[in-house]
Amino acid sequence: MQDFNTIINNIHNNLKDNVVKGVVASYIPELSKQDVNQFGIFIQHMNGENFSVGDAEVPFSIQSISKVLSLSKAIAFENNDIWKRVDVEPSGNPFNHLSLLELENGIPRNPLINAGAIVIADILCSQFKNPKQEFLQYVRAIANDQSIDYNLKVAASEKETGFNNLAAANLLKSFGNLNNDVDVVMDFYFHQCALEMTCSQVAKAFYVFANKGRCVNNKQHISSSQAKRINAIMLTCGFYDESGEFAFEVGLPGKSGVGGGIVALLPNQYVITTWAPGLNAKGNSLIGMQALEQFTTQTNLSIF
Ligand SMILES: NC(=O)CC[C@H](N)C(=O)O
Repeated sequence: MQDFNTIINNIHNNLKDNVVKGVVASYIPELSKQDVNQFGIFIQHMNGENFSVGDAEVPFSIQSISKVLSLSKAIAFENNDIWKRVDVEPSGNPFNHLSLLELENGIPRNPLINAGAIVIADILCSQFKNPKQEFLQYVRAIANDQSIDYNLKVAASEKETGFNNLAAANLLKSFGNLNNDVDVVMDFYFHQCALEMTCSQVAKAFYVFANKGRCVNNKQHISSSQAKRINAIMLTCGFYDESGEFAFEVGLPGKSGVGGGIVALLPNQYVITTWAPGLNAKGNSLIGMQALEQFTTQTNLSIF
């Protein structure tokens, strides 16, 4: 077993004083308050060990990382039916891009861009009686942590300025690809994105995808084939128009969020989360991507 502690400590040390750290998201006003110098890394190994450095226990806004968790619950409910409403192709476009949605008759390219995640949110609004509560319970269960919660200020902040997402939802509705009211679906979507978790909680939640659908408590939440498909979607679509670059540099299925978090995993081996709020031009954590590139290069532990 390699010395993960030394490796991540060295990476953290090398990158923490980088002068170029990227820019914190400001289109959600509450996120612009984040300190660009925060930086944490956490690894949950499947042999039970874990490794941590820096701000790995500081809660952050997981934003689009939540799209994988909502997707897994929608797949558990509806299995293959969801692919009638959302595709599985990389979009090659930014996460909030709209024109492709119109060209392609209201079928989003994949569930990890905003329009696709809004369709998934609609599925959960139909399946759950109390979507916000029951989704939170699901996330707490797979992460084995009852302390996880929504940050209501972030949810309200995104709602106030979420014009682009409302446009996506209205476009979906106009194409008949949204069954619930736009307001109901968007209220749920803004809350799911406003889940606040630490690097260690995110790594524990994503263990289910590295472990063939069984969570840290060994409970089966999705089938092994469903976990395999979710990993394929993360690999091809998890970083929007930087998904190719992430596969090229890091070589793991993963997902980013505009709160600056990134989670990535090597099936049957480990889950790694980084958090550094400064983003690059594509909306992915600048330091987080560099840290993960260095980690898989130094350990030679990627899927390729
Ligand atoms: N890339 C992201 O993390 C985007 C999520 C954000 N809540 C949005 O919908 O715009």
